[in-house]
Amino acid sequence: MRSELGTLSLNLVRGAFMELYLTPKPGLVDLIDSGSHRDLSLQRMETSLKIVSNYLAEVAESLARGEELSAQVRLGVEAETAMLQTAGTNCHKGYIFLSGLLLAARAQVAHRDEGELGLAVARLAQRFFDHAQPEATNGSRIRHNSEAQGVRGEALAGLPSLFGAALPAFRHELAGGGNRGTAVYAMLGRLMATVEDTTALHRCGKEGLATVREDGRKLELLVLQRGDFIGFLAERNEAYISRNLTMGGVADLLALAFAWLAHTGELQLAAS
Ligand SMILES: CC(C)(COP(=O)(O)OP(=O)(O)OC[C@H]1O[C@@H](n2cnc3c(N)ncnc32)[C@H](O[C@H]2O[C@H](COP(=O)(O)OP(=O)(O)OP(=O)(O)O)[C@@H](O)[C@H]2O)[C@@H]1O)C(O)C(=O)NCCC(=O)NCCS
Ligand SMILES: Nc1ncnc2[nH]cnc12
Repeated sequence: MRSELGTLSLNLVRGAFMELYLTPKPGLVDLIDSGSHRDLSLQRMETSLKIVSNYLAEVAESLARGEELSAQVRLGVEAETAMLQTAGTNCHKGYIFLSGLLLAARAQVAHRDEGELGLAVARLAQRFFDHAQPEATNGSRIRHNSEAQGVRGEALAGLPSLFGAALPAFRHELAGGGNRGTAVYAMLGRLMATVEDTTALHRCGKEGLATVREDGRKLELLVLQRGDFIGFLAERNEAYISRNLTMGGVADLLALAFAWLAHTGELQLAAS
């Protein structure tokens, strides 16, 4: 029988595919177009996900052997390099980090308790950043020039966008009579409305992030009112492309949410 960590690593891959194929998503690569990413395509992202898949399987094995965090970090750095060399892109850079962290956190807690997991993520992130060498990344430039913390803040706070925003939005929509279709878009809306996305900031500054957040709130309202939220997202995709706006952080956190919901069984339809 597959171990809990092995199963979670497979669900983390599944979550990233579900995010990729969710259509439409403003500014992001989906089944219709590559949004504001001229250097990306669906095929490239699928190639990149093969690397992510190998990486997560290796992280699960490393954790099962009881290796230290430094071993998993090394695997993350190697996966980033392989992604650049093989797929010619950094499209899953954030996800390599976040998914590895969640897997490592799961190895530290006895049960699937989300509060405990968030605390374990925060502890591991603290250890990681205590030893990380400063890098000249888009995220570090934003952190230097503003108060936004991006993926670093998200990890250090124990993934509040996952446990405190996306998952409650999904569950609230289902509990209120919605279905998995509407619940997924309620989750996307919540993430757009709340994530401090350094990709949006890097591409279009504060106005860009404000647009993503406002659109997230509108999406949430449309889902609630059963309006044409698919039409709205398709229209916003055109607007984002015209501004070169995107939301890579939202994409990574959505993938993580899909992965966790697949892992808990909440994406499965009840047997009749
Ligand atoms: C700690 C690292 C992840 C480095 O982080 P840092 O912030 O310093 O570096 P960035 O290069 O900016 O990458 C961070 C990526 O995180 C995503 N992200 C952004 N905001 C958030 C957020 N609030 N919450 C969560 N995640 C967030 C985002 O990734 C997505 O967008 C990508 C495209 O972004 P960008 O590179 O800026 O792309 P372009 O606009 O196309 O750029 P240009 O071509 O114009 O330059 C896409 O990849 C999405 O995934 C940010 O990009 C770290 O890299 C690290 O130390 N990793 C190694 C160790 C490791 O992973 N170990 C395993 C853990 S156990
Ligand atoms: N669908 C997507 N489009 C662009 N960048 C991404 N990073 C993660 N998922 C993405």
